[in-house]
Amino acid sequence: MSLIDTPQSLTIARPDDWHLHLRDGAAMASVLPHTARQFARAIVMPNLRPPITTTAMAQAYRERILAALPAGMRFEPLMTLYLTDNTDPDEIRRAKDSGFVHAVKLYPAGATTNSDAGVTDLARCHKTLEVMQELDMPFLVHGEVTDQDIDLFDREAVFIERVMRPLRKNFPELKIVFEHITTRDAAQYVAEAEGPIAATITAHHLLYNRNEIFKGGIRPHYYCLPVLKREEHRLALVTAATSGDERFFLGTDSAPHAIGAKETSCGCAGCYTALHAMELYTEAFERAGALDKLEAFASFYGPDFYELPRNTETVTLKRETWTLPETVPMADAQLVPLNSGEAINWKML
Ligand SMILES: NC(=O)N[C@@H](CC(=O)O)C(=O)O
Ligand SMILES: [Zn+2]
Ligand SMILES: [Zn+2]
Repeated sequence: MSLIDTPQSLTIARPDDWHLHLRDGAAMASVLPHTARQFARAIVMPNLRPPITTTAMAQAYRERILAALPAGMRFEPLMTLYLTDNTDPDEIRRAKDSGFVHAVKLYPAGATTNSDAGVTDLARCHKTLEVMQELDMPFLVHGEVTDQDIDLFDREAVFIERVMRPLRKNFPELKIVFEHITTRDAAQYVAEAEGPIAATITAHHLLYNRNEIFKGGIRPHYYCLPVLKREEHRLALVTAATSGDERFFLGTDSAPHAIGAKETSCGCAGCYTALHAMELYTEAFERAGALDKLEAFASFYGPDFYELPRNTETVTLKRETWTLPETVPMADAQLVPLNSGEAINWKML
């Protein structure tokens, strides 16, 4: 094999994470340096308790993040608002004027972690969505129906028919990000859709299918929402991510939960990848023979969609085997990163 086939290092423009959970308080202070080491900016999810529903709350949260950033690290949190049935259209205007709120997030009520205050029916949000469309405020969508009669593995595909198509018909100019897509259905829908729509893809959905959750026993650290799907869906996501289509870009959905909240009889959904996200994406792109497509996916298409400047600094990933820690501290507890205790083949310098 030639050196060109197996590069020993890879230098790309500094990437950003377009879907991230930072939590708050001491937990946030523990996980923030991991992301700030890997990424220049991140779209910070608003699903706190209570959720970030106003520009004033987003401003205070942003200040807490910046205050927790270790000296010498540079990182820009891009804030989001959590849409509720009652979000005032004027709140969208305040958010737009702030300059630091970059999107509004849809959590269908009951779909995922801290979504109880989410939207029960998008029909209640028409005036607010109209203002978002008018002001070019991106709408980030957790795309799963919550109907318990729908099989868990079908909830994303059903969402496309029941929610996404009508939403885009009613608001054809609304900028939408279909977050953390997990199915061929979603990848195809986004690739073929007309108008301003994109999708984020996590590293874990590029690397694993649903077998991973049940390998030799139940493995809660591979449980996230939307849940990992069949191999055919993973392959479709890899094809989308490595296609060079600017509608698909990086969003880790790194979602820290303390070990006790994961390893229990009813564990929380979420995979923690902030520690080694770029290493995982590099591995996924290398396996697909598409290392040359990584930079645009990780560093160009996201800022282009959000109409933000691309980063001018670079980062280097080296081919080097290292072992992930079993746990990392989070506040006064521990957190188990995805792939804990396993060797990985790339290392971000
Ligand atoms: N992805 C997850 O499994 N969990 C996320 C919520 C989310 O993004 O749906 C979390 O906040 O823990
Ligand atoms: Zn989600
Ligand atoms: Zn998420």
